[in-house]
Amino acid sequence: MQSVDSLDRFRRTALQPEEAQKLILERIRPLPVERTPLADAWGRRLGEALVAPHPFPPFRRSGMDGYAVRVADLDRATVADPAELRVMESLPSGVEPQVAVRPGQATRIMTGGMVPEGADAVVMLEMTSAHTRDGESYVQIGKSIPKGTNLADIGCEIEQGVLLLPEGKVVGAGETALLASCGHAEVLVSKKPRVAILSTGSELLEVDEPLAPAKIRNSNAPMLAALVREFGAEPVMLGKVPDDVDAAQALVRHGLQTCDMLLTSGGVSVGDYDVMVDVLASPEAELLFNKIAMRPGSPTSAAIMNGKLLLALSGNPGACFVGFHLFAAPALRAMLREPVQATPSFAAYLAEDFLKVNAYRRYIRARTELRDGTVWVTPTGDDKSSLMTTIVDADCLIVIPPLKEGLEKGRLVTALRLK
Ligand SMILES: Nc1nc2c(c(=O)[nH]1)N[C@H]1C(S)=C(S)[C@@H](COP(=O)(O)OP(=O)(O)OC[C@H]3O[C@@H](n4cnc5c(N)ncnc54)[C@H](O)[C@@H]3O)O[C@H]1N2
Ligand code: MOO
Ligand SMILES: [Mg+2]
Repeated sequence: MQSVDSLDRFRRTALQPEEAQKLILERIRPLPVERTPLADAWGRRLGEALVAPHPFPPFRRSGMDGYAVRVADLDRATVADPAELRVMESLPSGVEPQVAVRPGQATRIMTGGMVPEGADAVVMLEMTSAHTRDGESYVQIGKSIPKGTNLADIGCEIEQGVLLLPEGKVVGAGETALLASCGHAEVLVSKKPRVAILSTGSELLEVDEPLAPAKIRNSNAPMLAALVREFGAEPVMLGKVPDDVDAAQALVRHGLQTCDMLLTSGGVSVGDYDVMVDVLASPEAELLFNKIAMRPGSPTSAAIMNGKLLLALSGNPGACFVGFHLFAAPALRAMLREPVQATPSFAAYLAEDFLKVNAYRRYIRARTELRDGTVWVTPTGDDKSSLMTTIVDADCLIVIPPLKEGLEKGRLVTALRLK
């Protein structure tokens, strides 16, 4: 493959981050839905509205261990003159009653048991005393109770046919419980985007390799895989390529044939061996952008290849992290049919002076704290794009506009929420 003329590498037009996000989102389509076992639906968005196929509880259910009774039998009961009822059967949970409760009778029942016909309340065990006489069981109750006490009627929680969960609802713990109780063993959910991850750089070692002169271990690929998972997608590791355009091109093609999106790291700047620049300049690639007016990650680039998004993130770990959140995350949200693609933002007070000035907007890795009911954001350390220690604990990005002077502690700033 022909290398891009070295002068062309410098001819880049910087877009504002919002313009770049818009160019990406214009090209992303939601992925189809798929039927999946409920056990795999956690965290995913429902692709269908689901109704209750039966009422819940599906039978009149006891809320206490005790006796199913007819309240009319207890009308005149007092501690001094308790009502005495004959116990017809003892029902463990999960067993259907064999006899109805008639006047003067009761059935021993457990929490979750099916209340027999005729009974209209359950008296808790602690309010009763039992005895046997002539081989028959009796229970004495010294207090009257209202109808319906400790008895959950059929459908009192969920009526048959009601909307259980709307389309688009994210399946969390409560949703899983509802779906399980209604027998929805399989549900339609949005397909998980398969995101290919490729690292470029002849300096890269695998995580399990010992250090060697001039080499570092590949930390971007595992970081990106973790981020991809955090956003409900599935990482597909393509490994790493040395700074060789043909090798990179081959893996890029493979990634975009087999996955829904490709993230690469490294090789996007103006270095002699920045191979992604050449890949993005190839006729197969429809370049969306190759420079953004921001720090870190100004050389972050993107193209459409084989109808899919190739997002070429900077090799610098801090820039790679920020680039993922600004450009990959919205694309994933769109693929997953999330109604809002933009990263949520909030206002907070800056907890430390930030005195660097820059012609570009900066996104500072930071952590959020609540102090006496107000939200403060503290940079996790130096915001240099080469640093990864400042990604640890970062739960937001402080947005610092291009200003002629720095910002002082206590200023109200905008931050993007990452987690
Ligand atoms: N003359 C110029 N040099 C640079 C410019 C510029 O405008 N003019 N831009 C700088 C900026 S800003 C950034 S950001 C970086 C972008 O670099 P690349 O995206 O081309 O990435 P590489 O050159 O491949 O690597 C940069 C840095 O990151 C390390 N790296 C790469 N991959 C990984 C990985 N998978 N895991 C961990 N670390 C990785 C790599 O070893 C380098 O140290 O360019 C500036 N230069
Ligand atoms: O754009 Mo680079 O990430 O500032 O160092
Ligand atoms: Mg480079």
